[in-house]
Amino acid sequence: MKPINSPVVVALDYPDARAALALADRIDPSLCRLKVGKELFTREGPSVVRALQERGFEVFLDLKFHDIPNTVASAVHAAADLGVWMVNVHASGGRRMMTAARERLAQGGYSTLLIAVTVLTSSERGDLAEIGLDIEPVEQVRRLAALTADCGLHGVVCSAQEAVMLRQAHPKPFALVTPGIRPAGAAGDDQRRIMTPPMAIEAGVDYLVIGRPVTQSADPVATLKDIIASLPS
Ligand SMILES: O=c1ccn([C@@H]2O[C@H](COP(=O)(O)O)[C@@H](O)[C@H]2O)c(=O)[nH]1
Repeated sequence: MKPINSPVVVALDYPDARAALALADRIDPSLCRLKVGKELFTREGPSVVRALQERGFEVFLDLKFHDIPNTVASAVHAAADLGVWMVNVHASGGRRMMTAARERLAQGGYSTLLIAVTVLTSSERGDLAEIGLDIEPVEQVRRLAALTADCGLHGVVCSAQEAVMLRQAHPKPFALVTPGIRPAGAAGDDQRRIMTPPMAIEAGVDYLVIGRPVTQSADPVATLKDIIASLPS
């Protein structure tokens, strides 16, 4: 497998393996990592992850586990057995849940990175208020990132808008993984807390998760290469 220095993670939010692998087959694995999320995994299961790994890609399994501690620990264990590069849970599942997941990976000696989602990048203040959180997203991100770090996980999913604040509180190698990335002028879609790729890197983000701007582009490979070329070195 070639070393991957790229911070880009392409979200393969496709309806089936055929479409996902068609894009994967046009990309050199040194250009990016690939993310398998709920839609593709629910349709295709572990076989699509293995097919991507066989092509040389490191895979982020983005299933955002959120359940009782034993269930989440077992699910994370299953993901690690698949050999994925990264897996995630919801930080709002709490300390005991995150600690159980982290301990299960440590017991097995896995190198899979375990990160936690703070506040979804599609959420804004009004969304939090409706679920009983009378707080700005940035403050909830701050709280949940602190809890995640205290539980010994490898990093968080947040928006790039919170990266400067989080990087001050949590030095590397605590990973900042940011969806909600949009090239200048691109549609925001359902995302609310967004930032352009170069600005996100300048803010201290480690991994840029990019889906529709690439996958729905008329030329996904050219768009991916343009995004990578736009990044500061
Ligand atoms: O807070 C989060 C957590 C995960 N995601 C996932 O990232 C991609 C983003 O796709 P785009 O098409 O670039 O919006 C998608 O798979 C989400 O499930 C997120 O957006 N926000």
